[in-house]
Amino acid sequence: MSAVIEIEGLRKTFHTLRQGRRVAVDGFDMLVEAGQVHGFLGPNGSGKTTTLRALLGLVSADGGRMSVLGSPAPEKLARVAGRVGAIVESPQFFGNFTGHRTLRLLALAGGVPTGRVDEVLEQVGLRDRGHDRVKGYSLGMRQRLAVASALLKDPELLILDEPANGLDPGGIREMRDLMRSLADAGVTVLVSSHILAEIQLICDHVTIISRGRRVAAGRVEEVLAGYDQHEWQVRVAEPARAAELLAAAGLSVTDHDGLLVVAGAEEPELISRTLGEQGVWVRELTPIRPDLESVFLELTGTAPHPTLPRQVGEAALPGEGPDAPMIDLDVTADREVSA
Ligand SMILES: Nc1ncnc2c1ncn2[C@@H]1O[C@H](COP(=O)(O)OP(=O)(O)OP(=O)(O)O)[C@@H](O)[C@H]1O
Repeated sequence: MSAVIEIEGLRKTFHTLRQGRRVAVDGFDMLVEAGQVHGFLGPNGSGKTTTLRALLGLVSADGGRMSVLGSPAPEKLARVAGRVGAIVESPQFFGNFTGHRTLRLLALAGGVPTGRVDEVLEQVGLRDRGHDRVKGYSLGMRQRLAVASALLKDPELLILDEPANGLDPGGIREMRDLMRSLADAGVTVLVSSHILAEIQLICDHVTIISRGRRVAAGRVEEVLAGYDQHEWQVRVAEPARAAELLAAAGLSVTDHDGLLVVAGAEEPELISRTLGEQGVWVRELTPIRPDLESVFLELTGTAPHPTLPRQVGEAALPGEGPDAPMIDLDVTADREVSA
């Protein structure tokens, strides 16, 4: 498979007036190959957005090597820009424009045939609402409109920073279905998130970042398998006796009010045979598989938690309106003084 995004040894330190020097990305590596739906996971402040911004030339890196679709990034990104769609800084939409008009203007500005507008509206599931004003859109619809804008040029690679952030479960499901359908259509997707269950559902590959460094990468199942403790949930009529028998067989057992958690058995037969031979019959024997959430917690030392919604903005005239940009640069207090 060919590399679509390659990052090696990326470094970025911010210097702010208030907080001084802050290392955001510290020798970070990432490889995204063609056809992957690749999750970019990390706790708040771990460096995800900075990495994506550096890749796209929105902030200058201090060191490292990056390429997108084989072109050195960000220096030669222009060569492949027509093949890449990215939503890293949230587009601000005019509420009085319809979704269709918004996309039409973006298509005209980007030299994209306007016939594409109906196609992308269809692709993101907004066809029936395309002629409604954006101010009547739900947050999820605005997120989808943002994705539609990134799809106008029919990109091979789509980069989305926290697309599900702030969405309700219905909106998250819609976003998930959308990403799946894009992947089915052959688009390589890189999606940053800390909604781990979502990443586990949509992504086939994952890179986990903590404190600016990569702490795990690979196929989701492989990353999870590395953390499989071979644990089983066992229900029996005589838990105390069963616990003794299993411990005598060299397994580690904890009793949770009569429900046993047994670790160390690679195969379930070891448990059922150990107990069955002594006349203790197993009523339930279920594997406990690690999920991305527990692996994330172990790797990053940080429990995942929902953050404040970072949203596609409310309609506003340039320079006014309530919306914070999707990326909070904290420019009022902590202006970056050197890159
Ligand atoms: N423009 C900036 N000026 C100063 N510090 C910054 C700037 N941008 C990011 N940082 C700092 O760099 C670190 C990494 O931030 P970054 O936004 O990349 O993390 P993140 O993983 O995207 O977090 P989140 O999930 O909260 O968006 C944080 O400590 C952040 O405060």
